[in-house]
Amino acid sequence: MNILDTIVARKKEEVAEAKKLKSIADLEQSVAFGRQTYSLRDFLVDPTKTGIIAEFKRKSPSKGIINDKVSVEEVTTGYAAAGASALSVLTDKDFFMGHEDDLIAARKVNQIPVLRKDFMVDEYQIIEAKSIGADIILLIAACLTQQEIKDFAKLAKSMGLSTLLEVHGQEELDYSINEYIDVVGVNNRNLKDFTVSIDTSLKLAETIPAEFLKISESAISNPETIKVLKKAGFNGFLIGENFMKTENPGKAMAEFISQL
Ligand SMILES: O=P(O)(O)OC[C@@H](O)[C@@H](O)c1c[nH]c2ccccc12
Repeated sequence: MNILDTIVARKKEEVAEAKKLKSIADLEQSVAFGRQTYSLRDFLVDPTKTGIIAEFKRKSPSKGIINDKVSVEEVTTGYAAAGASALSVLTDKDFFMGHEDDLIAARKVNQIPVLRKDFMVDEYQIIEAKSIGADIILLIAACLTQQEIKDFAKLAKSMGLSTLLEVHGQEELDYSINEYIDVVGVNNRNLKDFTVSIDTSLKLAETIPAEFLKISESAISNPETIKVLKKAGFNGFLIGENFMKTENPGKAMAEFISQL
């Protein structure tokens, strides 16, 4: 079993446990009185912002502990001040040391879109995402069927959430794209073996239909890479470790931006 299969298997157990503690009906109740959401597309094309989706990530299966000393409030407000178009907050506990409470905390102190970064395998998690204050959900093609991607994206759109579809190659892109997707993200990291290459983004750039905004995800550590990706047509850049590995991720992002 590769790591992605392991994570997904655990995720399904987690969702089953969560449903016992709080029913879908109870969750829907809290969503019914929900707030307005921020649109990822709007913030990605806002010329006063950087296109960077800056991530709060303490730990990952590929790198181990990255930073468990900083607070989510301090880091995310630092990112927003540095010009982030959106924030990404890991809510997976077992593999990324995240928590729903991290997203709730980030939501409270920021006025830009927040992505619930997790492995969505059940509609329950999408309703939960809305209820904890997320604006964007991630749909990872590698762990979903074509039908699930469409159903989950449609549900998300019906609740005012933005949808980010993550693909790693042409085949995934071809079967997973649908009219409920707002933004396509190309992950430069292969979630099955952790190898990384920016070429993954560059190769797919032209084949992503023009009506979708596109972002490049993972392994971006050099401002020069952003210039290359922008030339290839990318509107956004998801960056985690390069900022999180420093003592002050917000400051690291500001310095990075100054070199663009
Ligand atoms: O820390 P990096 O290499 O900058 O990568 C950020 C982000 O792209 C990565 O965390 C990520 C991309 N897709 C995911 C899916 C699940 C968990 C994490 C991810």
